[in-house]
Amino acid sequence: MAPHDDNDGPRPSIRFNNVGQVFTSSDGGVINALDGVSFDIHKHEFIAVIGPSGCGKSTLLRVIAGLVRPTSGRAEIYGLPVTEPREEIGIVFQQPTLLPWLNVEDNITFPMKHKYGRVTLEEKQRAQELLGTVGLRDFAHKRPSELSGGMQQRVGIARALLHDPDILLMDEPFSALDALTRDEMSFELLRIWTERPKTVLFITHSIPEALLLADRILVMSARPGRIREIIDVGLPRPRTLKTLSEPRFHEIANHIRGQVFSHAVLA
Ligand SMILES: Nc1ncnc2c1ncn2[C@@H]1O[C@H](COP(=O)(O)OP(=O)(O)OP(=O)(O)O)[C@@H](O)[C@H]1O
Repeated sequence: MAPHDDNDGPRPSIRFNNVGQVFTSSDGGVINALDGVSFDIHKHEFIAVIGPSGCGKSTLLRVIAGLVRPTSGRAEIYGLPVTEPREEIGIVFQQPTLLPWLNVEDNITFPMKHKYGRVTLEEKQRAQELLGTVGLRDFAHKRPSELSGGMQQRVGIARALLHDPDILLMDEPFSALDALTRDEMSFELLRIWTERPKTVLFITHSIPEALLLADRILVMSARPGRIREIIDVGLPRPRTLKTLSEPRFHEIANHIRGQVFSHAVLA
C-alpha cells in the first residue's frame, strides 16, 4: 500500500501537487483545510476519498471543480492548472437540488438551457437515453416531488452525465439514501462507469462503498487534511454482491478502519 503515487506513465487526468487550502472563518480564525496534498488520478480511474468529518474532502473536490482556488500548490486537469469550472467535469452533490417546477427531463437539460439559452434535439435525445440508463425512462414528465429520494438522486446523476463529461466528481452522492437504495445505486454507478468509462472522484464516509466502487482509495487524516495513505483496492471486476464477502474486502476495510478511527474505538 503505497503512501504516495509516483506514476511516471502517461499524463494523469488530475494531478494535485502539494495543494494547500487555508480558509479564514467568520470570526477571523484560520482553518487549514488541506495541507501538502499530492496525488495523481489516471484516465478512467475510479478513486474514492475517505476520511474523518471536516478533513477537507469536499474542499479537495471543490478545488478540482474550479470552485475554490488553492492557497498554495497546484491542481491540474490534463496538465493545465485549474483556474475555473471546466466543461469536461460533471458534479453530483449529496442533494440533487432539482428545480421543483420543472419535470425530470427539463431538470436534466436545465444546465444547457441555463448556459446556452436553448436545448438542442440531440440533448433532448441524450436526456431520454440517460433516463433509460438510470432506470427512469417512464418518469421524464414527472415532477421531482413525485419521485423517491433515490430516484431524484438518479436524476441528479443523469443531469451530471448529459454533456458526457470525462471527469465525474461525486460528493457523498448516496449518503441521504437508505442502505438498500444506496447499494443499488452503487451497482448502478458501476454499470454506468463500465458502459461509458470516466475518471471518477467519489467522496464517501462509507468504507464498504469505497471498496465496492474504487480502484484506489485516498485515506485522509483529520484537519489539516493530508493524504494519509493511498490504497490499491485490487479486488477483481466486475464487482458484485460476492465482492462484499471476499477476504481481501474485509482485510482492507479493517485496515482503513484502523486509519480512520481513534484507538479508543478500536480497542
Ligand atoms: N468557504 C469556507 N470558509 C471557511 N471554512 C471553510 C470553508 N469551506 C470549508 N471550510 C472548513 O474547512 C474544513 C474542511 O471542510 P470540508 O467541507 O472540506 O470537509 P469534509 O471532509 O468534506 O467534511 P464532511 O465529511 O463533514 O462533509 C472544515 O473545517 C470547514 O469548516
